[in-house]
Amino acid sequence: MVRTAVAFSPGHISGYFRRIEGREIATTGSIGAGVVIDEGVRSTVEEAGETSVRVLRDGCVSTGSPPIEYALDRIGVCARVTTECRLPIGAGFGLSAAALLATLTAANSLFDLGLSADGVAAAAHEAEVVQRTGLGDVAASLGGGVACRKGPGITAEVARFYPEEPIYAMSLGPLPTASVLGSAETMASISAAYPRRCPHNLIDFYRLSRSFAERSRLIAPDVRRVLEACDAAGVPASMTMLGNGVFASGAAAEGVLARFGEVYKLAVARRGPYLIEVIP
Ligand SMILES: Nc1ncnc2c1ncn2[C@@H]1O[C@H](COP(=O)(O)OP(=O)(O)O)[C@@H](O)[C@H]1O
Ligand SMILES: CC(C)(COP(=O)(O)O)[C@@H](O)C(=O)O
Repeated sequence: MVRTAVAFSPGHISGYFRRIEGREIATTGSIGAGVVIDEGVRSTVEEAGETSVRVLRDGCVSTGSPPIEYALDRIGVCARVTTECRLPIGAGFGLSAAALLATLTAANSLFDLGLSADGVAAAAHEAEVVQRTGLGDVAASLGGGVACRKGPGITAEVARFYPEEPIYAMSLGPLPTASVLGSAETMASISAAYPRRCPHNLIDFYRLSRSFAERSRLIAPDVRRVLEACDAAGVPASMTMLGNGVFASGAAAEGVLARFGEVYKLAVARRGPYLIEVIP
């Protein structure tokens, strides 16, 4: 019987962000605010002679994950990894960070690496920044709630509050994070659009996120049609960063979003990544 460890990490919908360039990777990342969600990634890690990754979603299987392969190599282990998620990948749900945190949490236990929670997070954050799959999702997803990151990296202050309301989200298709992070022009627009403060409550979070989305010029025409339908119904909503999708709250949110595609009903997460089991 091959030794196995299983762990889970929540995902994260970023509402607004600004890249912060540090002198090293640990102080490079983003400031901004987003909501940590109860849907994320479950990762099963088994001892193996060489690293392989299977990604399961919605009955489909794909292979390979550059951020996970990078991270496992950096901590010096080989493993057979299987990740599972229900939300669409590349759609702004922070699944790359969740996959990294879940996989590294499981690997740390399976291989008795003795990494602290911060050590696991630092390895995940490094992979995100180096692979251009994210900037602040790892820091946000270390805890739950609506998370406002006041500095880059995994040790900066994060202010959190925990709304009870569900978050409804839908995706009209992926927006490859690396394509945005790699564009100097787009990142300049994003920096100029940054709202410079933390949200006071959930409605304020939607207001700041929507203002950012409009000023960053990231809203595609089909996403705008969904946002305008939310506006007409008085539903607070904004664009999932970075994905061609919309997130919203309120009694009418699910019905309005359902007119445009599949709706995911999400709860605000109360905690970050955790180990589920180790099978000796
Ligand atoms: N569930 C997952 N399991 C394994 N790798 C993943 C997963 N989700 C994302 N990744 C890896 O991260 C890369 C970038 O994902 P990204 O566009 O950042 O997705 P998201 O917006 O959901 O974070 C993907 O191409 C894939 O290699
Ligand atoms: C918005 C983003 C830069 C990317 O988020 P995702 O596409 O979900 O990986 C995030 O990491 C952030 O810093 O807020």
